[in-house]
Amino acid sequence: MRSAKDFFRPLAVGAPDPVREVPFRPSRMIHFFDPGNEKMAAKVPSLAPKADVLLGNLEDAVQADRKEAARAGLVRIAKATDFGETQLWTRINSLDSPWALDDLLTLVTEIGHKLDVVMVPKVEDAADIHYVDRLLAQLEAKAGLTRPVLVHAILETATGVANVEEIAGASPRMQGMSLGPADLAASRRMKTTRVGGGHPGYLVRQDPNPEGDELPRATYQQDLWHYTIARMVDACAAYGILPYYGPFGDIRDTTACEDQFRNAFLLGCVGAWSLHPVQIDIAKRVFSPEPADVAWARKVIDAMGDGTGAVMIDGKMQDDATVKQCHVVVELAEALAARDPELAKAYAAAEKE
Ligand SMILES: CC(C)(COP(=O)(O)OP(=O)(O)OC[C@H]1O[C@@H](n2cnc3c(N)ncnc32)[C@H](O)[C@@H]1OP(=O)(O)O)[C@@H](O)C(=O)NCCC(=O)NCCSC(=O)C[C@H](O)C(=O)O
Ligand SMILES: [Mg+2]
Repeated sequence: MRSAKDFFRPLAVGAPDPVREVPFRPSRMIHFFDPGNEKMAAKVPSLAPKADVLLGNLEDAVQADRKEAARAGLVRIAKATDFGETQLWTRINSLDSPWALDDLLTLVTEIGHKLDVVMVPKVEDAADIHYVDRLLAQLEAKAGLTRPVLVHAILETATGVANVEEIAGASPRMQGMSLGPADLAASRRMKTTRVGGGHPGYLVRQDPNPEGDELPRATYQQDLWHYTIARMVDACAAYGILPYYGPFGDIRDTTACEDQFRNAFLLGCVGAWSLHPVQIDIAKRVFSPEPADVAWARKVIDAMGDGTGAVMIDGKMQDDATVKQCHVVVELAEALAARDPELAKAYAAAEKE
């Protein structure tokens, strides 16, 4: 482990200085596409203005005999596309696969200047991040890059969850972390075959009626992912990096997808993955604070003056802590509105109501 003094020193001669803070750029949805799939690749230019992040996926969902084609496709697409304000990420193959090394060698040297973040799957501990960190520094130096490529870890093994804090703090390159519910379920031997979302079997049931009659007992479905998302959010907040919910596999169930995304948003996540174009707008809606909530937060901040003491607004107590909650909402809204004119208009209109 590097000492505190060395933490921000480049790991290779000629590599760019690491960032001291994760730059905030909208990333409400990380939209996955297979760069070797011609139909999906053809959609990239039209998706770029709609998505906050486009991610060329090289790992799971890309067949083993299509890995090289996907990697070459991503190089081609990155060179040919003007992404504007939209970020370009990639998910490389897992570090124990035969492809991960060539993924990094090719992508950083060929398109490193266009690549914002490398998502690393199945991260187990800080050592996995240290390996990628040093290799990226060497490749950045070789490619003459002037800004570092950041790293995003997927939390999708039981060991990874056990080591979540050390992963979050492993490198100044760490941009954030996503929950990978499918691999995590398999790793934990959970008995669900779904990709994220709830399960009707995971519930609590109302007590039996003391009268002993046969009245039906209400059941309440519980959230399988609450514990892990909350742990991930805490680790990310503690180390100043960004937490994300991962995939929701039931593409047609847009309602449940929205629910899953909203639970993640309310718990502190800044975005989620979209696997199909239909999920882009869901994520954009959910991960942008509601205009009414932003107007309320502004009202509280205005009423609280220097931010200390306690006041009543519309029957609700406000104090030093609630004003901080309101700043979280307003700061996110302002950062998103700066890049999203429609959202800026909606926030301005709510202010006038
Ligand atoms: C899920 C899909 C296989 C569905 O594809 P398809 O059956 O083709 O859907 P549609 O017919 O509705 O598609 C309509 C058109 O849109 C294009 N399309 C579909 N998806 C995308 C996309 N993601 N990006 C761009 N374009 C897309 C189709 O080609 C159709 O085009 P056209 O015929 O010209 O109109 C498919 O959506 C898909 O493969 N999605 C990505 C899946 C993926 O990336 N999976 C990996 C991430 S999840 C994961 O890895 C688990 C995680 O790690 C964990 O452990 O939890
Ligand atoms: Mg996975």
